[in-house]
Amino acid sequence: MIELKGVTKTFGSTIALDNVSINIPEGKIIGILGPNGSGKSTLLKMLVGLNKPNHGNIFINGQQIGVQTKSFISYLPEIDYLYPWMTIQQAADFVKSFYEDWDENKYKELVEFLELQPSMVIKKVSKGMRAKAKLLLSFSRNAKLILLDEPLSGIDILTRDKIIETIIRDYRAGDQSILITTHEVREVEGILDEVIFIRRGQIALEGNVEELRYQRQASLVEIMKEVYTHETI
Ligand SMILES: Nc1ncnc2c1ncn2[C@@H]1O[C@H](COP(=O)(O)OP(=O)(O)OP(=O)(O)O)[C@@H](O)[C@H]1O
Repeated sequence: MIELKGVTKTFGSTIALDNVSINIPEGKIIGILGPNGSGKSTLLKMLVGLNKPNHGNIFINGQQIGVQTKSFISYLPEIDYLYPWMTIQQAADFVKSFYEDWDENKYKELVEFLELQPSMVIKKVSKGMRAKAKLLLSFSRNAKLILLDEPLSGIDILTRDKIIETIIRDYRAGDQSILITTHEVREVEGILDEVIFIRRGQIALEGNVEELRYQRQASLVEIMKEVYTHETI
């Protein structure tokens, strides 16, 4: 589904992604893991056209990044992007107006499931609630590809569990793909089909989680420690 061919992205003298070539299969939940600054967010941003490669090409379903690919991607950025003065309902109405695949029933169900209220004003709710509101907007669409950049970052354990439950709640395996960047490897280990470890802008290891665990007789956390032996995670 996603194909990167010799992709390099630099910011001045910093090489964020270094000649990356990879095929990311369709219909799976894929973890993009790695220490701070390894290039995870840069990779996701390139898939929605926020960052452009200096070299190389990216294809999604055989198409270059553009209006067509953006129509079936739901992207949850790491930053707090919601307008603080809006209510959750106003934020939802705003997002809804951009996308044909908005699913009002799903939105209503998720509001309940996430214990949110449409009348809540974004600036008045806690960080965890804002994280849940971002997730609500991303998952109220029937998008074919969902990109989640650090959805668990800085969130307490109970809210993290709720976010993970939401990710897998309506997930249509085989038909939908979810890419998730995170440092919370323990928490996501159970839901990942595939994993891509990034180290200093390069792919350090990738594969099917079950197979990697079986081959190495180790958990994903242990495999990660092995991959990044001399680095701070
Ligand atoms: N807009 C930018 N301008 C300058 N440098 C940038 C920019 N975006 C990313 N970088 C640099 O590119 C490298 C990769 O950054 P990126 O945000 O992709 O890492 P990451 O793996 O997502 O890190 P984290 O886990 O901390 O979010 C880092 O060295 C970062 O400082």
